[in-house]
Amino acid sequence: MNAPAVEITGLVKRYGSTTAVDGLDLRMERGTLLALLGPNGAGKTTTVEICEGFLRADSGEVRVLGLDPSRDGSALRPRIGVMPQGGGAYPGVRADEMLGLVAACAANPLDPAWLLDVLGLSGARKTPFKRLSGGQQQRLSLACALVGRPELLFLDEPTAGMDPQARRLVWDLLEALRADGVSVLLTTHLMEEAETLADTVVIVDHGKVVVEGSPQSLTVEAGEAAQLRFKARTRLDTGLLTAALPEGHLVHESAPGTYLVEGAIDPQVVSTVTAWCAQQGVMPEELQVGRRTLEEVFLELTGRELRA
Ligand SMILES: Nc1ncnc2c1ncn2[C@@H]1O[C@H](COP(=O)(O)OP(=O)(O)OP(=O)(O)O)[C@@H](O)[C@H]1O
Repeated sequence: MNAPAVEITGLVKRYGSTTAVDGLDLRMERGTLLALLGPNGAGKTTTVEICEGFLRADSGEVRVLGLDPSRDGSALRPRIGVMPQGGGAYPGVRADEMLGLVAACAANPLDPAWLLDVLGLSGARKTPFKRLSGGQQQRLSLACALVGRPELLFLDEPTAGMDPQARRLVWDLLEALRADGVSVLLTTHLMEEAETLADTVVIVDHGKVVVEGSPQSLTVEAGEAAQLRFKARTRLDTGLLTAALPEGHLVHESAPGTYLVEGAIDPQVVSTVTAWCAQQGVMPEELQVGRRTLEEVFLELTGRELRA
């Protein structure tokens, strides 16, 4: 039987007096996409770098494709692809040279010219790394992680700094890779990225797993205590709306321009909310019942915002 893509038990990593990872457990099955989500400094990069074999754990067990990254690095490296945070390349190297160099180290690489094309970099293939835009550097870095046909990809904030079009292109590529059976572990600050791509979301805070599950299971409200949310202009008089609703309902502005109505949500409550908005000349946009965002899940569990 195949070992899991990644299995971590009781991982601890300290930098001096800072405990970056504090007893983290995680299991990721093969052929799945797992998103590590958490605020700045939560320990995501440290965890990923230990899995990649770049850092050593202080304690705990880490197995990647059944191997110990600190001991079995030479067996593991050809089987994984790594995209570090912020890329990383010689400033003067041209895009096609860079990818060609990485491809030359792989036993059975993908065609670098094809990969540059897929990632929308054909026009920039002769451009030195330092003159590529941030988003292009990120895409080149992703191409380098992919060119060796890895079984498992580690991507540290793969779409940070990309415009929405490039981000969509990368998401499509990651979905295609997953459909091909490649396992992907990525870190992200973007809720939408995690919700769109991930089979499993693992929310990390202070070096520990706070909660994990599918985006669906984490964001769907349990039981009847559902929630209605909508967006509108900021600073609506939530006291007035609360007063218009049956007793036991509470309305608050959870973030500027985002409103939550808590309490049992039935068709009458939805109708009262929209009628009240109509009276105020307010358009309730993105009105949803029964789903929280990952941001709200985090807030509920830790009392803090996910985005620092
Ligand atoms: N080389 C280092 N030396 C000292 N402290 C470090 C080092 N690398 C990370 N840390 C600290 O360890 C903690 C975890 O950092 P890490 O980079 O793993 O978090 P992260 O979740 O990836 O954050 P971000 O989202 O900002 O990348 C932070 O408090 C950070 O300041």
